[in-house]
Amino acid sequence: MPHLALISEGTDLSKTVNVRIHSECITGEVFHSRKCECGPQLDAAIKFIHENGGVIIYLRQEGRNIGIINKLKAYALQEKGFDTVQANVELGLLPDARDFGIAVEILDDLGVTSINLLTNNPEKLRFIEESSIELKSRIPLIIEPNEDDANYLEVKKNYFGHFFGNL
Ligand SMILES: Nc1nc2c(ncn2[C@@H]2O[C@H](COP(=O)(O)OP(=O)(O)OP(=O)(O)O)[C@@H](O)[C@H]2O)c(=O)[nH]1
Ligand SMILES: [Zn+2]
Repeated sequence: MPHLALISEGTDLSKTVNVRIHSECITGEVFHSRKCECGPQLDAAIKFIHENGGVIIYLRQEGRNIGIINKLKAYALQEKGFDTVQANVELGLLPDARDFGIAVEILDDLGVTSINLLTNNPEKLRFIEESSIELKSRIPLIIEPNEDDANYLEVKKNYFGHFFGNL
């Protein structure tokens, strides 16, 4: 499936650009599942970029790139007590199968050379830092946990090392 780049009107791509690299989550974004915070994060990113200019790169990497069917299988395991990482591993899959290199290619293609990245994910920062694109700053994208996604967010923090403050 094709990846998409949404450019806010008036954005000067030759200056430092606000960028959100967002992976597809049909359960969260379309059906408003409360198991993750992807929907509210995308909404917050759209609001920020609408107000401040920038680009949303929407990567078709559903379920951290294991696909919707495997994600639903992982969800079934999570109902039995596996956490979000253990469920992927139980299915013989990587905890996170994404490659953010494609986002770097898209930015290169757009002629973007310097960005502020909206994320809490250190892996996304690593990809930019190892590329030719300058990472000017990280803009946190914190969504308050609810009772259904608290565990998912806990695993993000403890296993994937996501930032949950402004640091
Ligand atoms: N395999 C799997 N994927 C999940 C689960 N919950 C959410 N996801 C996927 O996780 C991805 C989250 O993507 P993003 O919001 O772009 O990124 P992030 O890694 O959360 O990092 P941020 O930039 O801080 O938001 C989406 O592709 C979701 O479909 C889960 O329980 N299992
Ligand atoms: Zn989600």
